Parts: sequence; C-alpha cells; structure tokens
Amino acid sequence: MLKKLVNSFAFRVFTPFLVFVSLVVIVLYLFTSYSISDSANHQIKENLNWLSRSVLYICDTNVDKLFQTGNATNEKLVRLEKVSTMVAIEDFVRANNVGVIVFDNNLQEVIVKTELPRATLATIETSLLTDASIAVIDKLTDYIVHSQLFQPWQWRIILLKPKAQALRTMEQPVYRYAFSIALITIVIITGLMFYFLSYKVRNPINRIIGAIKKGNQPSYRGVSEFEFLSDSIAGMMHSLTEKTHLLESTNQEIEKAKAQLSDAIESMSEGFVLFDEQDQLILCNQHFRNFYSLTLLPDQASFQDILRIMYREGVVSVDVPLETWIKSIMLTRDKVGRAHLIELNQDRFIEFREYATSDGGVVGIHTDITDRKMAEQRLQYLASYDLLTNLPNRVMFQHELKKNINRAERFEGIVALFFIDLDKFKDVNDTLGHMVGDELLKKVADILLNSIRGFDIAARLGGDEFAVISSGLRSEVEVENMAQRMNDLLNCTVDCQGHTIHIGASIGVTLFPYDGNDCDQLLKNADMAMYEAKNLGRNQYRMYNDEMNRRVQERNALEKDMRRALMADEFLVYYQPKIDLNTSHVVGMEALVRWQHSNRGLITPNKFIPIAEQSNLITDIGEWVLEEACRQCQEWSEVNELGKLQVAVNLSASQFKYGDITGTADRVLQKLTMEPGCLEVEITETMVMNDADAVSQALHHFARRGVSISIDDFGTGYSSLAYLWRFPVNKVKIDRSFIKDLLHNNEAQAIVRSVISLAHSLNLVVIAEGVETKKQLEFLQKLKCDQAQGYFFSPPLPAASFVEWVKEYQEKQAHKGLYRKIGR
Ligand SMILES: Nc1nc2c(ncn2[C@@H]2O[C@@H]3COP(=O)(O)O[C@H]4[C@@H](O)[C@H](n5cnc6c(=O)[nH]c(N)nc65)O[C@@H]4COP(=O)(O)O[C@H]3[C@H]2O)c(=O)[nH]1
Repeated sequence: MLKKLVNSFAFRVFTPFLVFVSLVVIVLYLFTSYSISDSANHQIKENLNWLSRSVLYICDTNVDKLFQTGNATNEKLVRLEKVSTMVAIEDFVRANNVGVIVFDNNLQEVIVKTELPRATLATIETSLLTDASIAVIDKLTDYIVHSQLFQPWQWRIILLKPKAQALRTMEQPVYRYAFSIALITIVIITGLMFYFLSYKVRNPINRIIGAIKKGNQPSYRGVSEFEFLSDSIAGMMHSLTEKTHLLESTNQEIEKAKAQLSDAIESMSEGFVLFDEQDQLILCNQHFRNFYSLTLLPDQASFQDILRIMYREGVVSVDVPLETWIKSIMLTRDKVGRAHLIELNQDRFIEFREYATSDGGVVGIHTDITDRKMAEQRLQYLASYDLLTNLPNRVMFQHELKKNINRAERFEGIVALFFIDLDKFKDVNDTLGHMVGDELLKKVADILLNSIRGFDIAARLGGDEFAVISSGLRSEVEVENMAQRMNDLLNCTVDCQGHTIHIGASIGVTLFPYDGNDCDQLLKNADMAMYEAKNLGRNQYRMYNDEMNRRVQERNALEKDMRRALMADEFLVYYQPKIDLNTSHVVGMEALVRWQHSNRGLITPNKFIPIAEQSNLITDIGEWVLEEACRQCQEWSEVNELGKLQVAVNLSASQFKYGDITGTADRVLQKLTMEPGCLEVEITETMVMNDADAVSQALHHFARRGVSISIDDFGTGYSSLAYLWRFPVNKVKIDRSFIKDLLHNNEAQAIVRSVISLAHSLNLVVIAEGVETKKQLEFLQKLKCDQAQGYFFSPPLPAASFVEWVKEYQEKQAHKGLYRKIGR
C-alpha cells in the first residue's frame, strides 16, 4: 500500500512540491524569527538602558535629596538614602519584571538584588570577584544584561532580563500562528491537490490503463486532456493493432516462406549450401551433408573447413598435399555458376556450381553425378570398345592408328597395319548360330592378343574383321614374320559351345610410311591386301603392293563405267535356248546379260557382274534385265511365231537383300499382262543357304504368283535336296561342271544320277546346263533328265538371232519328225 502510494504519480509530483514549499515556509519562518528576536533583543536592551537610566535617576534623585537636606555628609543619612534608593531600585525593577543586582564600589558587597537563580547569581558573583565587570555580561549568555556604574556611590548596577522570558514577552504570537496556519494551509492544499490529482487524474488514467490492459481501445470522456490522451492512445492502439496484425501476418508469411524454403531446400535432390560474405556456413540441406558424410559440421564452418573435414573423414583421398588440393579447389571457385568436379572415394562424383548472393555470400548447388559419370564412362567405353571381345573398336582403332603414325613420323619409325578377316565365318554363323559365332570371335580375340606384343594394339573393326597395329618393327622381314605368326596361330581348331570349329584367316598387311601416310589410305591398302589373300585361296597373308591398288582402281573405274552404261542403254540381253529332252522342243530360254561397251566392245557378265554385285549396282542391272527379258518374251509370245516360251532370269543375292525383286516382278508382269508361269527365276543354292529368311519370303511370294523357281549351279554349294525341299522350288539345274565330267567321271555320273532321281521323287524338273556334246545329251536322256541347255544346242544369242535359231531348230525338228514318220 505504502509502496503503491510512494510510487504514485501524485505522490511523486506533490511530495517534492510539498517539501519545497515547506522548506520555503520554514526558511521564511526562521528568517522572520531571527529578525523578530533580533529586534526584541534590541528592544529589550533599549528597555534595560531606559530602566538603567531610570534607576540612575532614582539614585540621583536620592542623592539630590540628600544634598538638598544638607545631610550628605551624615553617614547615617547617607546610608539611609542608599537603602531607600536600593528599595526604590528594587521596586522599580520588580515592577518592570527585570532582575537587578547592585554591587558596592569595590564589588565586594551586593547591595541590592532581586530573586535570581542560584547558578546565575553564583556566576555573577564569581565573575565580578575575579574579573572585570564587563566580563560578567559575556558570561551571562542566557540573559540580556545591562551594567551601569552609579558614580556618586560607585555602585555597579546590573540589570538582567532572561532572554527566553524577554523574547517570550517580546515575540508576537501572531507570526507563529500565521506560520502555523500557512503550513497547515499548505498541507491541506497539498492534500487536496493530492486527492484531486489522485481522483481526477488517476481515475481517468486508471480507466485508460484498465481499457488498455483489457486490450480495448480507451474511450474516456470527461476532462479534455484525458479525452485527448485517451483518443491518442486509442489511435495509437488502433495503429499499433493494425501494425501488430500486419507484423503478425508478415511474420506468418515469413515463417511460412521459411518453412517452404526449408522444405524446398530439403526436397531438392541436390545438395544446397549457403555461405555468408565471410565464406562461413549459414545453412545446408541434408543432401549436402550426405554427399560428403558430414555428420558433425561446426557452426560457421568455411568451405575450406568442410574440405578439411572431408579429407579427415576419408571421404576424399587426394594424391597431393591437403593444402595444395584445397588451394586448387579454392582457385577454381567462382560465383558465376560454372561447374566444378569433386571426385570422392568409392568412385563417386559430385559436381558443384556456385552463385553470388546479393549480400556478397555464396550459394552452392552440389549434384551427385556419379550415375551420369558412370554412364558417360560406359558410353565412352561403348564408343571406344567392342563389347563382345573387349577389344578397341573401329573408332578407337583409328585414333590409335593416328597416334602411332604421328609417333612414327617424329621418330622416323614404321607402323605395320594388319587387316584380318576370318575365313568362312559366315558359314559358322549361319549353320551353328550366332551364339557359337560370338564365342568364336571371342576366341579369335584371345588368339590375337596372344600373338602380339604388349605395346601392339588389336582391335575388332566389326563382323569378323580384326586389325592389329604394330609399331617398333624394324624391317619388312619382321613384319612378314609377325603376319605369318598370326596366320599360324589363327589357323587352328577351337572348341565353341561343344562344336569343334576349324578357323583360318586372310590377312592383309600394309606399312607406314611406304604404302600410305594416313589412316584411311593404310586401312584401304590393308583391306585390298586382305582381299588379295582371300582371292588367292584364303588362310594366308599378303603384303600390300601397288598392283593391288591398280586392280582396285580398275574395278572402281569399271563400276563407275557401269553406272554410265546403265544410263546409256549399253546393256543387252542374250538368250540361250532350253530344250525339252522328251519332246526336243524349245521350252524356254535363259536371259543372260551382256555389256556392249562403246570402246571395249562386248563384255561378258563374268567380268562385270561380280563387281556389280559388290557395289549393289546389280539391283539396278538385275531389274533392267528382268524387265527387258519379260518384255521380249511377251513380245515373242504375242507374235506366236516361236510357240509358248518361258524366260529364265538370273537373280543375285543383293537383289533379295537390298532390292524389291518381288515388287519389280509383280509390276513388270502386270504391266506386260504376262502370264507369271512364263517367268522363271534362277537362284543359286548358296543364296538360299546364306540368306534363308529373305530369300524364302521372296520365293514363297513368287510361288504364290505362279512364277517358276529354279536352283542354278546345283551341286556346287554343298546343299542337299532335302534342305531345298523346304522352299517352293520347281526346277533343279545341274551345274555344268558335272556335265563336263559326266562321261569320264563315275562320281559325276553318280551325282547326276542321284540328283535326277531325287528331284523326280520330289516332283522337280531337272535341267542340265553346259551340254556341249551329243554323247552328254544321250547320257542325260538315258538318266531321264527333263531339259538341257548348252552349246550343243546354241550359245546365248542376241534376241534377233535367237528368233532365227528357234525357227531353224523347229524346222529341223519338223524334218526329223517327218523322216521318222516316213521311216528313213
Ligand atoms: N562352257 C560352257 N558355257 C556355257 C554353255 N552353255 C551356256 N554356257 C554359259 O553358261 C553361263 C550360264 O549362265 P549361268 O550359269 O547362270 O552363269 C551366268 C550367270 O551367273 C551370270 N549372269 C549372266 N547374266 C546375268 C544376269 O542377267 N543376272 C545375273 N545375276 N547374273 C547373270 O553370269 C554367268 C555367266 O554368264 P555367261 O557368260 O552368259 O555364261 C552363261 C553361258 O554362256 C556350254 O555348253 N559350255
């Protein structure tokens, strides 16, 4: 309660006021009191002085009386007069309420004295006895003293008035009352003001405070100042409330944004880290910690500190001193988002980019690119290596060849390039399947690796083609020795998935700088040399020479010339008749292409068809022949001079692979409205064996259309009729090599006999080609061969000559028939 009072506004305002006013009053009072007592003192002294003069007057009067009586010498009278004087003095001073003490002339005897306190009296006596009379006055501090000497009788008259008494009588009580009243008035006024203030000030303030405490806006009405205060506070509260709401909603938004930011940062798949302008850590997400296994991350750690922790914890291992490594990373750091790589242990890669923040700090985005890096490495490996054999592929091979050439150029060395192609690999693939083929390629790769020296490079260029680059060989002899060694090692028998396979390889060798200066040239040379080795019977090596190049150049020129010839209509079709051996009638003809070259004259197909087959030009030539042969056949059939004929057209493997032979045939037959049965397609048995799927589809298409199918060169391709039976074949053409040996070779006879009998059992027509003699013909007739063609009847003829020949032949046959009829 007291504390409350002391702390109150009114108390604090009025207490100093009250104290101040009281002090002023007291000072005034004291000052006034002093002035009053001083004047009272003075007045009393004056009074004593007057009294003293009166006493002297009394004495004088008595002395005068004495002198008037003339008895001034009469001791008795004098004494009497003295006594009466003394009595008069005594009465007088008592009447004036003043103490008196009168000493005789030598201060030995007190002549008069009024009642005085004993102590006072003693003081006076001892002072007067021992001291001068003046000193008495100083010693009687409680008194106002007046000392006077009465000369006639040498009396020392001392008048005394106690100060307290004198002042009491002299002071005017009105002052004291006034002061008291003033003080009381002040206290009362102060009290009233206190009350007023307490009530009139505190009350509204309390109401205002009460409203504020309750959270309401104060709405005091009464005293205008408090109204103003209340309104001001209300306005202030309103504005504060609004600001608080704004602040709250801003805070909420900030908190929400912070939470969202935190969620976003945590949900990032990247590591996020933020450093201030001093490069001290502000925050980072869990991914960042996880990337670098940062379980303990001190506050305000710098990027360098983090690198040190990573090093200490074994997250990275570097082969340079730690500080050098840190320095190298710090030097590459920038704030422009460039990518930097940190390689961690266990083949992990982190890429980081840093960006400047507006306050001079750094934001780091760290991405685990291990998978990407692995994929890149894998891609790089795939781009450079052959997956099956793990040997460098063609791309890597070319890169290495270039490197070796550059090195050899600098050191004036030689580089040997070996181009290796497996012999008859396709047969293995086709007959034993791709799995076995793959296994075989792996074994070949192993053999090659064993045949080369440590710094040589073996590569797989594709399919069954391999290459070896060898630097450091000093002479051609050394190169040939190496080629022979490879050839020997590759000429072996290997076991692949239970199959024993004999392999061999054809190897072409070329040398830098003698045969060529660049990769392409060397590769081309080695390829040519390899083909040479193949053409020469396989399983051998050949060193490149310029003659090979000349032949290739020739071949290229021929190919170019063929294209021109096709445009210039230089190709012709010759026809060779086919004879039915039962009726001796011409049943059809084989269409055989010729090239009527503008400069070189007539060129036979053996000279250009193989080259056309290599360049795929055969598809264009073959389509042209098909169309031309059909056109000619249809023309003859429409004229009807030669009877019903079937034209046979040779097809190449490329036409099945790359051309649209069935489409072309359909289109031609439709265009000419030719009977499909008048067309026969001749394919070799190796074509059927090598590309069984594509050929099979086309053959079934032809069969459905009614086009006849004949197997050419039968017997040379090691196929069996049983195998061919799966295809819709109509005719088998026995190769002329068997017919040639037919009369002298039992084996050839046996083969021809069995082919004829088996073909018949399969309802196939048998035709023998290359029949040159009558004996061959008769033998074939004996074996029940159905048809024949060959020089015995006619060589292939131009269309016009063919018509002449057929007419002539038919006439001959008609004559023969007639002779037989008439019995000649
Ligand atoms: N020694 C001998 N040979 C005979 C006899 N009878 C016919 N010949 C020759 O044997 C070849 C028969 O053609 P092929 O076996 O299909 O062999 C043909 C055929 O494979 C191919 N050929 C010809 N024209 C074409 C064609 O238009 N397209 C395709 N893809 N190849 C063709 O060229 C090869 C050679 O054709 P040509 O030089 O016309 O040679 C023809 C023909 O002149 C004979 O009694 N004795």
